[in-house]
Amino acid sequence: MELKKNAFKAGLKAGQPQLGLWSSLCSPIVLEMLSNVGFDWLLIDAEHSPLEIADLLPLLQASAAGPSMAAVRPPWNDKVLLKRVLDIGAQTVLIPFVENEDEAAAAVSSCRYPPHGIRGVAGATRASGYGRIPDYLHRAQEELCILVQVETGAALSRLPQIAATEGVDGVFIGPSDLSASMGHLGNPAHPDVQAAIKNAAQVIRDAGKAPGILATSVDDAKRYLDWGFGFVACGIDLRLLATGAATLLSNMR
Ligand SMILES: O=C(O)C(=O)C[C@H](O)[C@@H](O)CO
Repeated sequence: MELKKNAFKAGLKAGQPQLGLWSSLCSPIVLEMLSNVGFDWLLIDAEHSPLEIADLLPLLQASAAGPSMAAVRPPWNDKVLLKRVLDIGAQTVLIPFVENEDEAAAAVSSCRYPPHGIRGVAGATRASGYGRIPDYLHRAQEELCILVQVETGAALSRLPQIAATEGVDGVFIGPSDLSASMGHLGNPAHPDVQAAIKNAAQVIRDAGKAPGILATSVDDAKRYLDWGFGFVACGIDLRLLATGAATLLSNMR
């Protein structure tokens, strides 16, 4: 059995914009459906959802039904959580609340086996094809994509160092938390926040890494792509369902 190629990571490296969808619905049926819609990547959010580690198994299986690549956001930058998320088969991880280069380096280390990191070794995980990928331990990191999330003003001030951290493939800007940290809770559209986001994309690109972000409208997603963001989640499944249902009902009344 061969180590699975991470087409999302390859696309980022080739400079091809990766269009994604954020999934908060915690549903294998939804992810199975979405995986064939055609997005390059699907983000399974275990930070702001009730997902536990065991819940990720059917979600990752469902995501593999189509060509989209799955990414998992664990609840925290924690070596135990990351080990378990990787062992269950995530090849792309979006690691929240990385505040400086030490935390970025710790995140990378959590994802790599010794001597390059501290990831615990297990012989037969889902990630290693239950032990049937013979070179998994030595080659896993080639196909892992490590994305760190910058979401405060303090983290922005360390952005060049975070982005330059060896092993970090991309830096994701969290517009909601960043706007909160900048004194504009609930208003990522505030001009100061948007200016900070635009500048962040350039800083991340200057470090040779891919900038990423979450948008909740087509206009926002297109603007972020114009600003040079390399991976953009263009919407959230829960929100698409909620707004679609509300629109349907209002059209009927
Ligand atoms: O700060 C942000 O923005 C994010 O990290 C995304 C949020 O967690 C949320 O909008 C996902 O539903």
